[in-house]
Amino acid sequence: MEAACEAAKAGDWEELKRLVADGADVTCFDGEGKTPLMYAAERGNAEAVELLLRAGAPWNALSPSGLSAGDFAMDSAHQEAFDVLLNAGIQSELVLGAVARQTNKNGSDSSEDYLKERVAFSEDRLIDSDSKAVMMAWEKPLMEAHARAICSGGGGSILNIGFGMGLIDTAIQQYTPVKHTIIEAHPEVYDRMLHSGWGEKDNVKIIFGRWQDVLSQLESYDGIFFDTYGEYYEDMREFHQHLPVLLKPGGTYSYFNGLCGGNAFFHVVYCQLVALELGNLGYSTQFIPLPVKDCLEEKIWEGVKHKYWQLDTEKKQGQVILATNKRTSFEKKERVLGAEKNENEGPMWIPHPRTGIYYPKGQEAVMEGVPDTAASLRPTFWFRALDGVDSPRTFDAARHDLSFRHD
Ligand SMILES: C[S@@+](CC[C@H](N)C(=O)[O-])C[C@H]1O[C@@H](n2cnc3c(N)ncnc32)[C@H](O)[C@@H]1O
Repeated sequence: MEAACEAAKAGDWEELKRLVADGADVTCFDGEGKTPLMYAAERGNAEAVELLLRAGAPWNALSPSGLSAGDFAMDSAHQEAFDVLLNAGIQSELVLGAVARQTNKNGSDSSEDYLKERVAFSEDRLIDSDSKAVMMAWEKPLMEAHARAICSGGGGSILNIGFGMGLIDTAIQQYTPVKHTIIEAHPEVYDRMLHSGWGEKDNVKIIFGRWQDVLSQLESYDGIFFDTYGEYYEDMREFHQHLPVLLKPGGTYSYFNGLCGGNAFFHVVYCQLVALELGNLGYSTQFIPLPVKDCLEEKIWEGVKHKYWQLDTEKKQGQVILATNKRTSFEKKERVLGAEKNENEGPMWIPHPRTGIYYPKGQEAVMEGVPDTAASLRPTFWFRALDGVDSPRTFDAARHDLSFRHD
C-alpha cells in the first residue's frame, strides 16, 4: 500500500516508475504522514513529480505539519519541481473555479449574512458576531503600503471598497487625493464612519451599500483598493471584471491579499492565479513582499476564532499586489498535467485546443472561463522586494482551505 511512498522516500525512481506503471496507489501517506509526491518534491525530482501528478497524486495533500508537496519543493529550493507543482495547482484551481461558476448560477450572496449581523469595535479590532476578525490593527503597516501603492500616481481620484477600521482610508488621506470615494456595506460600520467625521471631509464621498449594488454610481479612478469581508475569491474575481471600466489607464489597483494565509505554497498558487486572471484582462501584476511580524504572536489573536494570516513573510513572499494598466505578454509553454488514460475506454482527459490544458472528456463547458495563458508558467518574480515599500497587508483566508487529507 505504501510501496510508492517507500520508493519515493528512498529516491528509487526506477522502482517508483515501475510501481506507477503497475497501478500502485500514489495517494498514499506513509507513517510520517507524507506522500510520494512530497518526497519527490523534497528531493527535487521534477520528472517524478510530473509522473506522480499524471498518475493522480493530489498536489494539495498536507503533511501533519501542514506542508504540501509545493512547500517541500520551495523549502528545498527545487525550482523545477516547484514550477511543475505550481502549474498543477493553478490549472486545478482554474478548472475547479470554472466548474464552480458553471454549477452555481445563483451568483454570490456570500456577504449577505454578515451584513445582517452585529459587529463589535475595539481599539485593535473589528469583530463579527461569530468572533471572527473583520479587521485587525496589526494590518496598519499593510494598509499604509497599499495606500502608498494606489496613490503612487499623485493621489488623484481614489476608490476604496470596505472601510473596516478606516486604516487604509486614514492612510489615503495623507496623500490628499482630489477625490476619495469609500464604499461600505455594513450599517454599523457606516454609522461609525459618520460619527467619526468621515462624512464631513471635503474630498471624501461615502457610498453606502454593497459594491455589487452601487456600481452604477462609480466613475473611473487613478487608484483602487479592494478589501471586503465575508466574501469569497469568486466575489473578488467578479470585481476584477469591472476593472477595465473602473481603473483609469496607468492607474493602480491593489487588494488585501490574504488568500490561503495558512499555507505558503497555496498562497503562491493564488497569487499566480490572480496574476493570470488579471493578465487576461490586460493588466500586469507585481507582488511586493512585506514582512508581517506582529500577527505571528499568539496574544494578537486572543478571542479571535480564526487566525487568517500565519505566514512569516520575512521568510516567505509577501502579500501586496499591484496591477497597472499595461498590456502584458505571456510566453506559451506546452506543458500539460493531469492526463490520464484508461486503455479500455479511450482517453478520459483530453487536451483543450485553446489552452492546451487537459480536461475531462465531455466536459468542454468547464474550460469556457479559462484564460488562453493558463498553461503557461510565469517566472516566480514575487521573491523580490521593491525599493520604497517597507510594510505589508492581506484577506480572509478561512474559506481558502485547499487541502486534501487522506482519511
Ligand atoms: C476587512 S474590512 C476593511 C478594512 C479596511 N481596509 C481598513 O483599512 O480598515 C472589510 C470591510 O468591507 C465591508 N464589506 C463587506 N462586504 C462588502 C461589500 N459587498 N461591499 C462593500 N463593503 C463590504 C465590511 O463591512 C468591512 O467594513
